[in-house]
Amino acid sequence: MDLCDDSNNVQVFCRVRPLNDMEKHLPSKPFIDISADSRTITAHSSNANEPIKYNFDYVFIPPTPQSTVYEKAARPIVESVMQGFNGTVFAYGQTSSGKTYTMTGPNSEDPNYMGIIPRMVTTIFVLIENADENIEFTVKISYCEIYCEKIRDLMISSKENLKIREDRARGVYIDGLTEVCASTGEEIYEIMKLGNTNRATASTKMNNSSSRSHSIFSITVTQSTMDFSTKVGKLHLIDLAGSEKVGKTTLEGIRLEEAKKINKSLAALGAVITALSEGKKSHIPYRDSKLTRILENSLGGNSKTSLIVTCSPSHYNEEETLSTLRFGVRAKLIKNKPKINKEFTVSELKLLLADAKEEIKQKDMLIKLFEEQMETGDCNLALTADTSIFGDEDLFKPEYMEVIQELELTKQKMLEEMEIKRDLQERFEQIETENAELSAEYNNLVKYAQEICDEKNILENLLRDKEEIIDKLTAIKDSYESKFENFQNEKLRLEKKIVEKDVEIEYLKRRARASAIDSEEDKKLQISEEREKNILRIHGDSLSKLSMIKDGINEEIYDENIWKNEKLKLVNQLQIRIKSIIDLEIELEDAREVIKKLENSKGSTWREERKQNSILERQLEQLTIMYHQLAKQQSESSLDSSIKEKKIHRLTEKSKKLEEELKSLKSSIKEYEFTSKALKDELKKKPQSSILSTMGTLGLLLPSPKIKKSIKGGGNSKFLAVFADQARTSSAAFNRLSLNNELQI
Ligand SMILES: Nc1ncnc2c1ncn2[C@@H]1O[C@H](COP(=O)(O)OP(=O)(O)OP(=O)(O)O)[C@@H](O)[C@H]1O
Repeated sequence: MDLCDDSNNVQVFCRVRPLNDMEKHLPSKPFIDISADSRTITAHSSNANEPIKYNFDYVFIPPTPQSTVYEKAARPIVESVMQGFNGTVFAYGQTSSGKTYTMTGPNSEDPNYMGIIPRMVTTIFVLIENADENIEFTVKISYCEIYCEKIRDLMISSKENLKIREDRARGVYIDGLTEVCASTGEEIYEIMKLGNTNRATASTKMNNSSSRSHSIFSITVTQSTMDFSTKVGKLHLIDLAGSEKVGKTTLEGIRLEEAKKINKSLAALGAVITALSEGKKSHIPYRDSKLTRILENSLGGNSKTSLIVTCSPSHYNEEETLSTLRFGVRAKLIKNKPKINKEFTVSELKLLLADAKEEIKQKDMLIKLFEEQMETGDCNLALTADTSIFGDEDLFKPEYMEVIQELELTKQKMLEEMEIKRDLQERFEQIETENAELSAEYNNLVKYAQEICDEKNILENLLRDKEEIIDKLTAIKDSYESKFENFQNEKLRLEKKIVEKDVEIEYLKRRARASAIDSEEDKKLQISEEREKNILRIHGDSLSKLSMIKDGINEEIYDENIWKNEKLKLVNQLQIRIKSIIDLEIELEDAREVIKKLENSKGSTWREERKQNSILERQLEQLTIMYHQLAKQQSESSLDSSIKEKKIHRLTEKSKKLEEELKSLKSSIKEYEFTSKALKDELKKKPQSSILSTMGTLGLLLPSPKIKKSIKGGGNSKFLAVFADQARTSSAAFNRLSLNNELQI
């Protein structure tokens, strides 16, 4: 077997269709060239600076007949199927690029125009006819389409939305899909016709008869021999929906959704092909769409596969054609692993079993050897060791080549696994170290957590105690606050009281002062009145009573002295009381100080406050009592004093008036004596008339305008009345003036 043989790769062919009527009328010419050997397409893209080359297994250009395409692209596949291989032929390209033309043909009954599928059917039955007559063939047909990600049975169109399943015996299959046996080509053509009429088609702007679904026509050929060996070849013939861009078709609504889903399955197909072409083995996204799921074996699996990419040569479809060519080139890189699906006879199975046992034995030995080498770490001898178990001749046998190849792969794998194991060992050791560290850390943490728990419990207890204390303190604080509030109220009350007392004291002081003034005035008034009365009395009496008056005055003066003494005493008493008031004020001031201090010492304990408060209250009470007593005394003494002062005042006034009157009388007497003397002298010198005139001149005989009332009595009395009246008037005027002056002062 040639290991470099690319016959297992997907065979990719390109078929370029002729220009259609529309494209022929475009001014531009085809943008692709085909190489002479028909293997390379050179695209002169308007978007690329240089021509791009795309290599294929073969490129068909118009007017390549249908038969040529079939012979090159499909016949080898159908022949493989007849040998028991799986085979797939599928066409990929944009809408109207010629997929259906290639796969089915414009006329499936015309030998010139029939496409690949009818030709394959024909070939199958020709080969069956030509086969050994001991071989029994069974041909089964199924026909379905994938439309908008739903599988529909094209033979029984009511079967919709079929599910894809997979098992070891059948591989990937469509569950419930109708399979019919056909014994002639005609029967198959009839089935195809029926399927085609059921096939969903939809109009697009680009092609009214364009198919919007992927159709899958499957033929299963089973060969059974007389010795009960069987070979099963499955052939999938797939006509994909158009791969054009959605935008270009200007589809709307349901058609747009349809196009998107078609694009989705084609995108999934592209992704699978890309993954396979890049040699990825791990994850091939077969399950991303129904199409790729069904094509799982055909792409990268147990199948011989031909892909025919169809394209237009027109510049108008340049973008789609380039995309199709790229798709084909990628698919060409996919390697398949086709093998004959054979069921062996009993004797063949026995032989195979013996071979298998031997192979297992050898592989067991090899595995043991590898295991030993893995343990010692020496793997370089593995290949030589394993190949040494075969004889030289054996080495060239194809089946042993496969074994050697497998062994090589196994060795490679084991080396890789050893490497992984070493890494894992290192990692394991590292993890163990980390684990030990973490364990120690964990133990520390557990210990620490325990300590924290203990601490937490202690703290919780403390917290509980503190909470109790706080509760108690809060209660005490509340009571203090209420007491303090009471104290404040009490303090305010006392302050108010003090203020009231201040006012009262001030008032009393003012009253005392005023009463002192009043008593002076009253005394003056009284004295004045008394003096007036005395003057009147004196004036009312005769001069003979003057001596008595003098005596009275003397007595009064004596009384005045007594009253003066009394007054002094009262003043002293008043001063003492004022001093008491001042002392009281000082005490009040002290009390204020105490209050101030109390205010300042708010921070001191409540008991001290209470004590001070009670002391203060007691002091205040005493002060208040004292104050009341003093106030009472004061008021009493003030009353007494005012009465006495009034008396003194009156007496003083009286005495003053009497003094003045006495002075006035003395001066009047002097004047009278002088006038009388002058008159006596005049009388002695002048006659009576002139005496009267002189008296008139002197104002002694004519009534004065100031005289308001007459005075009864004799001439002397008249003269004296005038004189007394003048004196009284001047005295009253003096008194008024002196009172006014005092008030002004
Ligand atoms: N190689 C060819 N030679 C002559 N005519 C062709 C060729 N290929 C395609 N045509 C014509 O082009 C038109 C479109 O071809 P076809 O229906 O096969 O396209 P399609 O790719 O299957 O389109 P869809 O994706 O819509 O199914 C048809 O009229 C067909 O006869």
